[in-house]
Amino acid sequence: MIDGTEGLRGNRQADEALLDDPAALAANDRGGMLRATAAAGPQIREAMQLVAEVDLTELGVDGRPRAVVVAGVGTAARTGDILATVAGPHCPVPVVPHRIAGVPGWVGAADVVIAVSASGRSPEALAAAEAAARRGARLVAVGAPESPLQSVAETARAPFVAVPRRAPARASLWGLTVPVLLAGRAIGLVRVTEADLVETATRLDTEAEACRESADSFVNPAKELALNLAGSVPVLWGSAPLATVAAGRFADMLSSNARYPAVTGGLGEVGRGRVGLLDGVFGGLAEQDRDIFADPQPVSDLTRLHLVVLRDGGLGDEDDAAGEPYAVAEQRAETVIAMAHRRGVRCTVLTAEGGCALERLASLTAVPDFASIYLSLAHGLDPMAVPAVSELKTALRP
Ligand SMILES: O=P(O)(O)OC[C@H]1O[C@@H](O)[C@@H](O)[C@@H](O)[C@@H]1O
Repeated sequence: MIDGTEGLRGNRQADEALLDDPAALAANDRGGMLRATAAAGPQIREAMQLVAEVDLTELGVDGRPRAVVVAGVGTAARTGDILATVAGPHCPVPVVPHRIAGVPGWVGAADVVIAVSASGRSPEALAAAEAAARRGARLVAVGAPESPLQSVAETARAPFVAVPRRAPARASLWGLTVPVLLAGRAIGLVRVTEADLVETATRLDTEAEACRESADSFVNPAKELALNLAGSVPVLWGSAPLATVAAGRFADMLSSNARYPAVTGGLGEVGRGRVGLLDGVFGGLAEQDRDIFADPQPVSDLTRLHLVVLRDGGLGDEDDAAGEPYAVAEQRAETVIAMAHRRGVRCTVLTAEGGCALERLASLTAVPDFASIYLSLAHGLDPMAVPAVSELKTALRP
């Protein structure tokens, strides 16, 4: 008898019928994760307004900082990865995502700390904001209104962007990301325009429409991806830095929403080791008996990999002075996809679209976000409630 079985509901096998049955979708998605995820575009527009009400200019008044620390955990921390990646290899100062309580030992008056917490309550973000204030670092905080994080920011006389909490943190990525990026802009790290944000919001609206629950599996890219991943071990590899951030985000969503394991990474690094998975017991060895031209579906019930390559070919305006050229990354992606095909390992390719880094990121996160929810729902799980997270929090409560 396993104790703590609250989360052990749902079906071992994914059931496609559950995805095209409105009553089943409503019954399993009790908390409304699909609805919350479809609000990504509106979150961006709302966050733009919220930031406009806060004076961030003081972040830049003392000139360029020595470093920027983005402190928080989970989705809040992912905003630091996004800032670092959108700032790109030409960024004049280090952007350091920090996922544990407090701030790194070297942080002092020359640095900026951006403390992020959707609830405004995570001990990690709170400890970071307090430490930043103590050490005289420039601080900005992002999180729920009327929260402990707001109190810490106010006590420190630091700007606070109050992002209303309407969904779990992981469904609030865009509402948290916009203030972090605009804080980065105030410091002179990123060139994000209002038009970039508006276009990103429009992209997210369009993707949400395509992934809506009333669109059946054969026309819905997220339901299709969910069903492709069902029963497999997802392997999520990004071709370039922005795509690798999207791969990490996808892994977060698969584990919390669908409770699936995932292997994730950037192809540059993966190519030196993890690419070996393609040859292993869950890779080519599991596919040996499959005629890859005749059998779109697995012929046996062996657990197998499903490779998802997230590709970003860049905007074509980068010079080669910093970072890896996109042409090299693209060639590596082509080669790995061909290697997967030769081994019979099933592979899905998602390709970034859009005219700015942020929109390209959105184009790589939107369908995967929905797919993770549909995968959960196909197994009869509630994507919103993650009992293991609650159980752990309860067990560790002082
Ligand atoms: O953003 P806050 O509220 O600090 O939460 C940080 C993280 O907490 C965890 O327990 C989960 O709920 C994550 O989804 C979340 O991103």
